[in-house]
Amino acid sequence: MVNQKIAIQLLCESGDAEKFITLCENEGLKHDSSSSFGLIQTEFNGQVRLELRKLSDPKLGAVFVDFISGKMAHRRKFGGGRGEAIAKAVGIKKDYLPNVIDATAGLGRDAFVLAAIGCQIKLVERHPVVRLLLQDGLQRAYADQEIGEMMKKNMILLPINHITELDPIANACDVVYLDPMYPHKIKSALVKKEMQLFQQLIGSDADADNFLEPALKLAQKRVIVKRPDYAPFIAKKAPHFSRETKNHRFDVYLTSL
Ligand SMILES: C[S@@+](CC[C@H](N)C(=O)[O-])C[C@H]1O[C@@H](n2cnc3c(N)ncnc32)[C@H](O)[C@@H]1O
Repeated sequence: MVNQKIAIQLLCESGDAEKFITLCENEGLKHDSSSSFGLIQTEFNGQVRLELRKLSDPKLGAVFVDFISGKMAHRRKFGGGRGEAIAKAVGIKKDYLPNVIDATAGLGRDAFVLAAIGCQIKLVERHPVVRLLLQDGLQRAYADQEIGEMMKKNMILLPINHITELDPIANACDVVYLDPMYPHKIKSALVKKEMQLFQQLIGSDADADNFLEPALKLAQKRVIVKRPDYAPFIAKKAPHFSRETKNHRFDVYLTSL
């Protein structure tokens, strides 16, 4: 859990500055003009949105959450849908759409793939900057004419940091999804610039092995762990089976045997 205040430049280029600062402070951020990272409230295409930027390295671009247009919209409209490896890993069938807790929500991209298919997903994210970016993307998506209703029904960010804060009985779900940060191979030129920035801010989730047990307690059917293809099993525990993609594996731990 991130307990201490995170120092970052809080910059407002558009919208209500006071509200923005209060929002950030409530999430545990504090303005630090010497930080090389900035969380910026800005405007894009007539909408106010939050962006993370590395101010000392603008070439890295901005990280923001956009479920309405761009890559996520393209994937929703033209992606594999139920044929996607993640959909198969969580066990989606013709008449079965599991409800899922995404315990390491990040920017919500994997969760969105499942939500667009029709799964109901509760999101948990512990890093305050990431949580703010995600909440911002969700708010804009909720207000969208095309996907708003689906998003309000299927994707909700829980006001907690970690799934251990959830009572396993009251919050039982079919599937818990885990995708902790994993160190990239040194020569990974393929890591996109925006993700490099994300990784520099968050680092790797060195405590990831501890996530498996609470996830297994919560999930009625299965826990899915997304890993790079070169990474060992989480907590050194072999899954019941894995689904492989080009660069990743989805390790599947069944809980209802
Ligand atoms: C690789 S990213 C997830 C990316 C996400 N699957 C997506 O599609 O955007 C991992 C995220 O999990 C978060 N995280 C790591 N450990 C966590 C924990 N124990 N509880 C909540 N969030 C956690 C990190 O802060 C980071 O944002």
